[in-house]
Amino acid sequence: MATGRTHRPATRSRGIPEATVARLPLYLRALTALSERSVPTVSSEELAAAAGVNSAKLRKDFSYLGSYGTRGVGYDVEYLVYQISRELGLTQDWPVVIVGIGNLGAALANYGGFASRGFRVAALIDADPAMAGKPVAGIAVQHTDELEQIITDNGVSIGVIATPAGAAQQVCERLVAAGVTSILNFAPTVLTVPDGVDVRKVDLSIELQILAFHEQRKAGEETPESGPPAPVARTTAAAADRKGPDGDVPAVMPA
Ligand SMILES: NC(=O)c1ccc[n+]([C@@H]2O[C@H](COP(=O)([O-])OP(=O)(O)OC[C@H]3O[C@@H](n4cnc5c(N)ncnc54)[C@H](O)[C@@H]3O)[C@@H](O)[C@H]2O)c1
Repeated sequence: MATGRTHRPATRSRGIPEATVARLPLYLRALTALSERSVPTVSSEELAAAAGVNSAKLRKDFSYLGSYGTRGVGYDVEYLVYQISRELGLTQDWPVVIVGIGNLGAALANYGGFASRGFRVAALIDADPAMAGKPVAGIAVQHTDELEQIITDNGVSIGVIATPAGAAQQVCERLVAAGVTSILNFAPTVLTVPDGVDVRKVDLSIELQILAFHEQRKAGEETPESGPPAPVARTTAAAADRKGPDGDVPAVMPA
């Protein structure tokens, strides 16, 4: 058993580094916005700014896709949308289940952004018998007794866990035993999964704690009597974080 991490090499077998894979959704989001405005081409500088990424890094990332753009013209927006979608596996439909339909699970079920990106919510599952049959986001909640059957019937490979922390490991084990190989975990706990299972963890409180750290630093810089400013923090960690996607602290992180 592996302990709560995604066991992926820094470079994928097809030669695309994990850091590049992590930036592809940022490019795709920026490109989709351009596509919706019927913009035909975009320069690396414009796209890098829209995605919040350094343009040299963007060009390097796109070279892994075999996409080099045309000098003086830039990148073809529609073709890049297709290329990145294909690379991320978004040209196919991904049924997902959400387990734990409380405040967070219900909010996720109601989020329209999943479906528009090819992630169809196939089922909502909860352990509370009183929830069974109740519609949330137009889908009737099903009881956890049916979890294995639901996974099999819908060919689900991606599961979202939004249960209390104490239930998450057991839910994870049932999902994996039923055939789920990717898990998005919102519960504040580290999951133990077998090799071959990817876990991504989302923890907004950790993001807030990092922001609190930078706020504290900024407050220290503004009041000279509280001691000398910390130039290292201003030029490295804090700056990297303000850059967002180029920084090292993604909103969704490996478990
Ligand atoms: N990652 C984040 O940023 C973030 C933000 C908010 C909440 N959370 C976490 O998300 C989880 C859910 O939070 P919430 O506010 O929605 O809680 P909640 O109490 O409103 O909902 C939890 C739901 O899980 C169900 N549940 C309990 N055990 C289960 C099991 N074994 N199988 C299936 N369902 C089960 C409960 O019946 C309930 O409906 C918590 O672990 C919370 O800490 C994370």
